[in-house]
Amino acid sequence: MTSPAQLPLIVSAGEALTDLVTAGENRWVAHPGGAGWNVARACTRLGIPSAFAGAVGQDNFGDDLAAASEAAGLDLRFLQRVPAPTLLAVVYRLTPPAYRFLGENSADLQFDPGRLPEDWLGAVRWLHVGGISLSRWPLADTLLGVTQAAKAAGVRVSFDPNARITHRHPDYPAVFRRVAGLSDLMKLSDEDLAFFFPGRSEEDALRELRGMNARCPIVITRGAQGATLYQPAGRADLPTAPVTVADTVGAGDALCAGLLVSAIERPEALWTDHLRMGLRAAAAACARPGAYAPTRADLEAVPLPG
Ligand SMILES: OC[C@H]1O[C@](O)(CO)[C@@H](O)[C@@H]1O
Repeated sequence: MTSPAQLPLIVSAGEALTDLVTAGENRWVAHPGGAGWNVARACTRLGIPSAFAGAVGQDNFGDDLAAASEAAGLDLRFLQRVPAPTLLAVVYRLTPPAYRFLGENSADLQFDPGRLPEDWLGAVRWLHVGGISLSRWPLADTLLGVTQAAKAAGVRVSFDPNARITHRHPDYPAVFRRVAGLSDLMKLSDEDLAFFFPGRSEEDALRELRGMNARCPIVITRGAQGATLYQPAGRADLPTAPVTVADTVGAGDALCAGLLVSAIERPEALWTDHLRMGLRAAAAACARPGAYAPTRADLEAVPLPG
């Protein structure tokens, strides 16, 4: 039984999966991953008790993800095991990486919020949501319901669409709008902007996002070029931290974790300060292969951006 002091302050909902990362010479390396899972693990490793809410299979991939969750210190009551195959991703090490998902009738789709601990919202300060899960049915509707419930309970919502998909479900844009409307923090990559607002300028895309949510801080990430923070009061461009990149898998997830951890630890600080921590976390994640979840020590080894 988890003691109240250890109840998660951050719950990240979405996909946990195994990333099969190409390694050359006919080799593949399996890494635990999935946007939602990566964020939960990174938050925990950075010192904030967190949980991943989602489902994996009762197969070897699911066993590995459960073991990695336990090793990272995640609250395991939120990880569901169901009799369906664990979602897999083939990750092509390109710049940026390309993803193909093996997810027909996979376990993640069966996530059931009814099986979460009764008091799951007890201590939660932030719900992080997003990933390819919001483009997959019935999971997208399930996650929208979880987001609405969290919001109604006074929990803040962080949203990273992480749209690594090649086809669009007809209801995806509507879910995007509704989650965006509930958000207290949004992070989109420049690839997400191109996906959701094809052929539009960043200014136009921002105007549309502001139409969905007038006030929330919006972070746009630009890979090696750093990130921009948009707030109603103006914009701030921050550079990335210089590191030798192994691959960029999970960099955005680490950035979200850095933002959330900083927001919880220093509620009085500015979003630009939170973004600085996010950028350091992203740089530390890039220095290792796969979706690496950095520790405090990793962050301290990264030079301060900006
Ligand atoms: O979740 C979709 C994909 O995105 C990542 O989280 C990286 O951001 C991978 O680990 C996963 O395959």
